[in-house]
Amino acid sequence: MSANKTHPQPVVLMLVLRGQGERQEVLLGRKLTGFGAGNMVAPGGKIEPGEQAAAAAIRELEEETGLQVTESAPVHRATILFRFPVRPASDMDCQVFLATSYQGEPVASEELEPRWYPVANLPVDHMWQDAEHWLPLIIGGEMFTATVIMAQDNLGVESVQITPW
Ligand SMILES: Nc1[nH]c(=O)nc2c1ncn2[C@H]1C[C@H](O)[C@@H](COP(=O)(O)OP(=O)(O)OP(=O)(O)O)O1
Repeated sequence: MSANKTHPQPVVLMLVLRGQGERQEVLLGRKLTGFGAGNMVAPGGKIEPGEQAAAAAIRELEEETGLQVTESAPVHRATILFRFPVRPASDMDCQVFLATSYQGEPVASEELEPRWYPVANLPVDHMWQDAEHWLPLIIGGEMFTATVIMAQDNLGVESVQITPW
């Protein structure tokens, strides 16, 4: 790890929802590059030095999917502390935002293949294994800090602890 790198790495995820009730959908996509490539994930990535977390979430959403949200649209819904005990350089502090209003239609980028998925049938089998523990809660309106301890293989989940705000 270089000396000027913040540890844990500050990152963001942006959950965009459309529709109501049983028809509600969330924008996810297969990550094509970098850490966790191959997994279905929400748009997101690293917070740049000096950048506000919400601004990073808006920027990453547009870079990865082309969708635009205005500054007032995203709500901070959760902080997730991802911890990799056998690979601590991968530890991340993740701020999760949720937006229900946006402009544009999702377009694939080099980083993500975005698609709308039914909230009632989330593709958790294709996501990081911890996602099933926290993603439905955030979509359901809960706000919390979660600590996710990954297993020795850096894929499985050792524990998930959720503290409501
Ligand atoms: N256990 C975990 N469960 C999960 O759902 N997402 C996780 C996770 N551990 C890390 N992440 C996410 C958070 C963050 O959005 C992403 C990694 O950040 P980046 O997308 O910035 O990584 P990259 O390697 O693609 O970075 P760049 O090379 O800068 O594009 O991985």
